[in-house]
Amino acid sequence: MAKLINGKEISQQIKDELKEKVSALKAQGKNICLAVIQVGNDPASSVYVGNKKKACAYIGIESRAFELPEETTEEELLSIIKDLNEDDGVHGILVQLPVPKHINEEKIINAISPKKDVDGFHPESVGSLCIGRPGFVSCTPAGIIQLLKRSEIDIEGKHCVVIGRSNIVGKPMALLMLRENATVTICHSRTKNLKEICKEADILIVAIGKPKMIDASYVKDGATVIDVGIHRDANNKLCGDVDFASVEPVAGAITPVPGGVGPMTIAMLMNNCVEAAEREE
Ligand SMILES: Nc1nc(=O)c2c([nH]1)NC[C@@H]1CN(c3ccc(C(=O)N[C@@H](CCC(=O)O)C(=O)O)cc3)C=[N+]21
Ligand SMILES: [Mg+2]
Repeated sequence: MAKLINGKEISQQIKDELKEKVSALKAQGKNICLAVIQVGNDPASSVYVGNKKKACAYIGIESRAFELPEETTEEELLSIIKDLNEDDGVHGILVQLPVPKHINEEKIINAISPKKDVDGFHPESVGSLCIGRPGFVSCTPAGIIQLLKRSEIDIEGKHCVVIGRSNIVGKPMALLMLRENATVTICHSRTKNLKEICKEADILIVAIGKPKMIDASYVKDGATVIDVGIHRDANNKLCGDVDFASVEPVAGAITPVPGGVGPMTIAMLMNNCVEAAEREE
């Protein structure tokens, strides 16, 4: 029986800590503002964006919402970002991904000022993480570090296997685990012997994007398993990349979906907004 790593509870803790910080900042006359931009109305994006706005309201951060039509041009979006970069009243800028196909995602990410890059997606933010300088860290990997630390799971010296090498999750995750002195292996779609490598992990972080792909046969007895995936199964129920029912009996600790990594992503976004405002001086 694995210990359940409760992301909902831990994210609530973090939001309560931030709420106190924000009221202290307010008492000094400082109001924090996050600009949230959604282009089009993909239903999953609307859920996530809605959760972000709710978290802002709870903590006391102002959210300035931009709900732009699907047909918005790249130039229009870039022009809004430019205005927000120059607006001293705005501390963080978030463009919900994915953007429609006619808009170049990379151009959008590059346009956001690194000072306001609360997603941590800008090349300067990623570079800073890589060389150990201060900068914003991508929210999902940062949230996973908090999950581990606040669940008192040791990282130092452990073998951490990350499955997935995306710029927003896999790569920054590996860098963060390295910073915490883990021994890190990154696996991906071309990895040979995936199962054998996963079986050696003390901490297995799964971000492959395939529903319930990782079952008990990939997991060492007592390992910690972190599930980054989020999908809907045949019964329209949320599930992750990990087959929870299969893995839970062998793992030492495991995150559920929902209520695991997802809420932590939002808590860390809030954390980055507060940091952006604090760093301003
Ligand atoms: N610029 C940008 N920044 C992001 O951080 C970003 C993004 N684009 N695009 C999409 C991904 C995905 N993401 C999630 C946020 C919250 C939950 C979340 O709250 N999950 C809940 C369940 C939500 C539900 O009911 O569907 C949970 O796991 O318990 C999930 C996924 C942020 N992302
Ligand atoms: Mg994020």
